[in-house]
Amino acid sequence: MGRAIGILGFGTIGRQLLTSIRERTVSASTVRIFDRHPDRVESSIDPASPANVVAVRSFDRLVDVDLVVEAAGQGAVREYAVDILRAGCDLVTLSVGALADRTLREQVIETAEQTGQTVFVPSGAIAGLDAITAAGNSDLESVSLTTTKPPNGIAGAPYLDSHGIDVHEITEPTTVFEGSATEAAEGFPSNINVALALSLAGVGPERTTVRIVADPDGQRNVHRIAVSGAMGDIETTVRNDPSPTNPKTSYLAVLSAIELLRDDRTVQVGT
Ligand SMILES: NC(=O)C1=CN([C@@H]2O[C@H](COP(=O)(O)OP(=O)(O)OC[C@H]3O[C@@H](n4cnc5c(N)ncnc54)[C@H](OP(=O)(O)O)[C@@H]3O)[C@@H](O)[C@H]2O)C=CC1
Ligand SMILES: O=C([O-])CC(=O)C(=O)O
Repeated sequence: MGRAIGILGFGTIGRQLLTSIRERTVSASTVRIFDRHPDRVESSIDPASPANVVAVRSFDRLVDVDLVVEAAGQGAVREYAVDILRAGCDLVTLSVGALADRTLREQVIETAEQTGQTVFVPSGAIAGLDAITAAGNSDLESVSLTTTKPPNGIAGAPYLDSHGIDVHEITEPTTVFEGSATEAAEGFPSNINVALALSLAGVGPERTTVRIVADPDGQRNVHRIAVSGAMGDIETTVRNDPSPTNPKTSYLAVLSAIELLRDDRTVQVGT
């Protein structure tokens, strides 16, 4: 039967989630879908589709569910995350970089505590959050992320525009950003949400260091994580194929959201 699931944002991730629900990889009793382009949703739900898939035209009609998956953007997290929790829904957030804003982060956590709801942050396009979270039970000294993307994977980011960097003019692998996870998530809102996910698993957004490299010859979104602490060292590298419909979004991020929503596992593997 499954839970009633709301999908906020019907792009690359939202559409794949609906496919997984239709194919019954993810079970859901009802699906309600809201995007700021309602026509995109309505034209994808053919009249023959089961009546339990509903395109809604307002946020208020979305939250009549158990859990909302946000796959829209950081603006949607700012606009809706607290209201989703207040409406009694759990929240899965892909655009977790919005929580770089300390005030919003604290508001979301406090609201979840008050309402008894859970905020889920998927591993998304990176690997190792299980081990890093476990390592955090002892002392962590440093957590860093180096992300290498083809120019199409980062073009249009506000940080690049404000620094006059045209990634399409780059001719060799070039570091275009170095700073904290907070600065990375704010400067690259559609490209490096993983930095905030990593920081929440480890030492927090201010102490997590991030480097972003544009590689004109690269085809993949590569995320390298290095962690040191009382347990020793952790290093992970994921070389992601981009999603066919959005070069900024790695296919693994889609699969991660699907896995987080599966509730049919009798044996739970990983921390
Ligand atoms: N944590 C992780 O590992 C990863 C996170 N992400 C993040 O996940 C999010 C979704 O990714 P993806 O599916 O590829 O994105 P897409 O751009 O393909 O789809 C997002 C959809 O949501 C719509 N939308 C945007 N803002 C709102 C809003 N305020 N209210 C309602 N609908 C809205 C968009 O409309 P419009 O086209 O007008 O913007 C679009 O239709 C992005 O923020 C992305 O950065 C992606 C990959 C990895
Ligand atoms: O999909 C990826 O490689 C990472 C990404 O876009 C994000 O974290 O926002």
